[in-house]
Amino acid sequence: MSDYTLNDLARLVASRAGTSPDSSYTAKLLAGGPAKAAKKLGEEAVEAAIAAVQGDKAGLTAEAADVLYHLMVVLQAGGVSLDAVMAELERRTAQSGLAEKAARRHT
Ligand SMILES: N=c1c2ncn([C@@H]3O[C@H](COP(=O)(O)OP(=O)(O)OP(=O)(O)O)[C@@H](O)[C@H]3O)c2ncn1[C@@H]1O[C@H](COP(=O)(O)O)[C@@H](O)[C@H]1O
Repeated sequence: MSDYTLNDLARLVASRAGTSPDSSYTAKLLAGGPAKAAKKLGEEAVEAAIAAVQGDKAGLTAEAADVLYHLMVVLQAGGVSLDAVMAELERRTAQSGLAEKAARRHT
């Protein structure tokens, strides 16, 4: 299992904010603004979906990496932290856990 995490990627993307677009692809994307970054994320998501439908595992791996990278760029451009996203997922998990417990009580 890889030791590289989404937190590592988010930190890398954040470190490029405000640096020269000439020396960093991430800085170039961020300098282009949220709409341009979001367009790129949408394109990569479609490419990942196509690879999944085609059963192309190598393609899906590469496109999923692109999706995660471009999602981190969009979060950075939109001023939303990865931590906020994870907290939202944690809240949903806690909520579904409570719902499961309630359902068990009623059976
Ligand atoms: N994931 C990427 C990544 N994907 C693509 N690219 C660059 O973008 C170029 C074009 O990529 P695409 O395949 O998306 O091609 P394209 O859609 O035709 O090009 P554009 O429309 O985006 O211009 C590549 O040749 C790379 O230079 C990337 N550059 C950087 N990253 C990540 O960002 C990190 C920091 O990179 P820098 O910001 O460049 O320091 C890297 O360590 C990687 O983790």
